[in-house]
Amino acid sequence: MTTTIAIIQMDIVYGDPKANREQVIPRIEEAAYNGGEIILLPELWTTGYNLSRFDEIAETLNGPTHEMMAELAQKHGVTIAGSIAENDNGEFYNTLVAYNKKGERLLNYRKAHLFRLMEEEKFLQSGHQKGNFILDDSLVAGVICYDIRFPEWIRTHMLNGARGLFVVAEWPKPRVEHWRNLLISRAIENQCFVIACNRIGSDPNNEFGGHSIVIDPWGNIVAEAGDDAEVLICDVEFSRVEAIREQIPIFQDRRPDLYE
Ligand SMILES: O=C(O)CCC(=O)C(=O)O
Repeated sequence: MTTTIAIIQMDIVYGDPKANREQVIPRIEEAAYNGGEIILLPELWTTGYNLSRFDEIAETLNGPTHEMMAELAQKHGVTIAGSIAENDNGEFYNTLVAYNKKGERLLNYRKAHLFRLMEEEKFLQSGHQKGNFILDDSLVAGVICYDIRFPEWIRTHMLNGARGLFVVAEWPKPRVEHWRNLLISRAIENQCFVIACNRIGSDPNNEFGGHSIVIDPWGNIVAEAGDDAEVLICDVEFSRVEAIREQIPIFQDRRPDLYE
C-alpha cells in the first residue's frame, strides 16, 4: 500500500500567525488536490523564530492554528502535521502536532533538544516525551530540527518497530549539507523512511536552506526539493521497511550490553 506524502516547503512571515495561516491554505489545497495524504509543514510555521514575542503569538493546543489544521484535515480527508509555538500557562514549547482526517490530534511532541545557536533555551522549555504515533496502520515518529543530531534519541523512537521518521525544521542554509547527511544517516542506521520538511527564506538572523527530502530505508533519496517554495509530492511504501530489516537485521544484532 502506498502513501502519498506532500511536503510544503515555504517561507514564513516572521511573527505573524494570521498571515502564515492564510498563505498555507492554498498550499494545503494544492497538496490535497495532487493526492497528498500526509501533508507536512515546517517547524514553527506560524511564527518563525520570533521567540521574544512568544508571550503574544504562541497558542494553547486549542488555539486558532490547531482549529484550522483540524478543520482542513477533515475537509480534505488528509493528515496535516507541523510544529507550532505552544503557550502552556506561560511556559513555551516548540510543539509538533499532527491531525488526522477525522480532525483528531495524533501527536503532541515538544522539541526535546533546544538549539542554543538560536537561543531556544532562553525562551523555551524542552519536552520530555517521545514523538511516536500511529499513522494509519504504521507506527512512526515525529521530531524537530536539532533533534536529528542525536542518533540515540532517534534510535529510542525506532526500537519498537517504527517505520517512518517525520522531521520538521528551520535549518539554516550554511549547514544544509549537515541536514542532508544527518537525515540520510538516520534513514540508513534505523532502516526507516525519513520524511523531512525545511523552510526557505530568511528571518532577521538566519537564511534557511530548503532541501526538504524523502529518503527510503536503504538511504536512497526518493524526492528532494531545491531552495525555492514548492509542494514536494511523492509516494512511500512503509511495508518496505520489514524486508530491509530482515535482510540486514540490525535491530536483532544490537549489543545494548556494550553500549552503557
Ligand atoms: O543543528 C543545526 O545545525 C540546526 C538546528 C536548528 O536550526 C534548530 O533546531 O532549529
